[in-house]
Amino acid sequence: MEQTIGFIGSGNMAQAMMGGMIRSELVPASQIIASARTEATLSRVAAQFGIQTNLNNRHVAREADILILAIKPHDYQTVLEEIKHDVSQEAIIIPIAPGIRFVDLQQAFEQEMKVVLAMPNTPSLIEAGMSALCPNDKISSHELDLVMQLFGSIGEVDVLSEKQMEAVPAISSSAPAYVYMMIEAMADGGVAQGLGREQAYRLAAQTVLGAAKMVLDTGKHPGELKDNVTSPAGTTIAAVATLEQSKFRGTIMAAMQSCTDRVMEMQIDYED
Ligand SMILES: NC(=O)C1=CN([C@@H]2O[C@H](COP(=O)(O)OP(=O)(O)OC[C@H]3O[C@@H](n4cnc5c(N)ncnc54)[C@H](O)[C@@H]3O)[C@@H](O)[C@H]2O)C=CC1
Ligand SMILES: O=C(O)[C@@H]1CCC=N1
Repeated sequence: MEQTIGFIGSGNMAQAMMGGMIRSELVPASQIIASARTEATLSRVAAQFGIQTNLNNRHVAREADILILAIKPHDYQTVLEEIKHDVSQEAIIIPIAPGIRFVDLQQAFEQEMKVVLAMPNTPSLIEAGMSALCPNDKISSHELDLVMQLFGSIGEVDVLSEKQMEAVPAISSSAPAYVYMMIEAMADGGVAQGLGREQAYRLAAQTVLGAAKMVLDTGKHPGELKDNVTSPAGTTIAAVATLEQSKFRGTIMAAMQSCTDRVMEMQIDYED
């Protein structure tokens, strides 16, 4: 890819994305430029990834053909105000924060720019990400292909409507956190029953990976795959019964609703 990729913000998500893009060899490190709040962060990412860095957001905004806004939601308004005269009309702007909508970019730039809303996740670092994208009307099909190729270099990509984007943090961007919690809980359960700590993490994590691959690769309903593990009067059904008593599935659905409620709370209401 020939385009210069700019990152405003060089934290966890930016590092996962730039790391994945470089590893996949789609984008050479020399074509990535990033800013951050502190020189210490920039020295770290320059040393780790070999990318260009600059403390000045406006410089990064001017250089980038594709500009990824990898700052926290509450920093968006300040940063957009800062860079609004530096982004070319031809550049593609990619916000990755929950609650950020096209209207926020329109308000900040006082005109419609080329924007693709994106919701990635941190497994992008190992090219196992899941990203949802939503282009605005200014994005041509060629430009959407380009952005899909970029996010495709770090994992899987789906294109959704702006409304559907609100549901994505709950199911794929925030969701690695709950899966890590489950792996940690399974490992604790293993340790409680006498396994070594490292061995318990390995058994739990490989099992989560394998189960996820079974859903994706066989196309079978997760309930059918669960039934295939569950022998009459066996060990698995004993565990399943306890999970159901503890509202395992209902708890996950309720947690996801809390996540999406938070997305909605973060949206700016311009009626105020
Ligand atoms: N971490 C995750 O799993 C995911 C995060 N996101 C979104 O990505 C965005 C970034 O999140 P993280 O990387 O986790 O946060 P982080 O706190 O790790 O990184 C934020 C970065 O922004 C920089 N920054 C803050 N103010 C700045 C400014 N005025 N100018 C330039 N840089 C500035 C900080 O120096 C830091 O490098 C957030 O909007 C988050 O909601 C989206 C999907 C998943
Ligand atoms: O917790 C957050 O706000 C960000 C958005 C999705 C994952 N992390």
